[in-house]
Amino acid sequence: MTAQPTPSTDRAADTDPLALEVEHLAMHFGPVRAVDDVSFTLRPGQVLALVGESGSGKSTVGKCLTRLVEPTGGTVRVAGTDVTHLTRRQLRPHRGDVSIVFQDPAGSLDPRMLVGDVVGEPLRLRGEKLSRRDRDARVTEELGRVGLRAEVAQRYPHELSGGQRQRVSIARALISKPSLLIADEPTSALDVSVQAAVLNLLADLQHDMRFACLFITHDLSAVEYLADDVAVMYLGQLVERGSRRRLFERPTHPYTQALLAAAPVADPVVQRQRRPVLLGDDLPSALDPPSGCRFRTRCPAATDLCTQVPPLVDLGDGSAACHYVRPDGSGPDVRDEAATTAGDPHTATVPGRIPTA
Ligand SMILES: Nc1ncnc2c1ncn2[C@@H]1O[C@H](COP(=O)(O)OP(=O)(O)OP(=O)(O)O)[C@@H](O)[C@H]1O
Repeated sequence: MTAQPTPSTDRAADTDPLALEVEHLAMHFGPVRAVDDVSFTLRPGQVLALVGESGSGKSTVGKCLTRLVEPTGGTVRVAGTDVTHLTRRQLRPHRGDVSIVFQDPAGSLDPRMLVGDVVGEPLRLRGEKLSRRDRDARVTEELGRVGLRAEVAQRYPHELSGGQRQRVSIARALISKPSLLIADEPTSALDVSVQAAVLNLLADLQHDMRFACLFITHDLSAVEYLADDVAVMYLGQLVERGSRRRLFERPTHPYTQALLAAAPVADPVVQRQRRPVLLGDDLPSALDPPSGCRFRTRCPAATDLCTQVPPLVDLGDGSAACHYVRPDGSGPDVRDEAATTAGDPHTATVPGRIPTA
């Protein structure tokens, strides 16, 4: 792969440390290999969507980055600092550099604490010495930023609506001015009627505050709206990464093709033109993932070569882990496979095809 010329506007950013560098991250819960050798980076201010089926390990990646769970392997660097092995005490000055917003605000906010204390707590935890008055001013400012009135500080989380509670979680996550926000399905527990407002809010805040964001989601329409880049996870591993535009227009990895083709789209005309690709059986167990390419047991284009670990092919704007993808992004198109029935010409020409059952 030849080096691409760097656009002049990117030069300053290139000298900054990356917002996040994840190398060979692993999280094994005993025999369950929830995350297995995951590597990716995020530039300052970049939004990366992490997508994949339920159980693929997305939330576990998010939790490892915030040290909510201790990874069993690999390295995590935040703004150039290796935070993987810091003790709780050593982590303290870095607390607040990375914040997380969870799916369910009802479960993630302490019901016994007033909203003002919930939002202000990260300042205390990172050891900021603030007078009560200064802290209250910061809390009021943060509540205003997420569209809540100052009086909300005197209420308890259960007195608020779901959308308001998620705004409180966002205010709490952002009060420490993090360089990286992990947003783990931030709207999927909310009423459909408020999901768009919360997504709009996140997009506006990201635009104003320029934090990098790992946006974990099932909602591909939200990805199209918010993300710069998309990373696709399958059974504990990343299978493809690329710019949002390229990935939606030309998904390269067979799994990405299948995932995108299976997702409903809002536009009924586009939806009718879609060729459904059935992913078929459920995700194999993370207890005993297939050898080689983990997608091979469900991949219509798999051959016996796929029992070997696939190379990571550099696509210029990202990469894909597949034996049959070439650097220009060409390779199998499983959407064509699904469009035809038995006797499919493509599968018929693939030698040594592994049964997908
Ligand atoms: N604490 C734990 N102990 C044992 N296994 C776990 C634990 N947490 C997660 N897992 C397993 O790890 C795998 C990945 O789970 P994870 O929640 O990260 O997936 P996900 O892609 O975020 O799914 P979802 O979209 O449903 O949240 C699953 O097989 C899950 O059962």
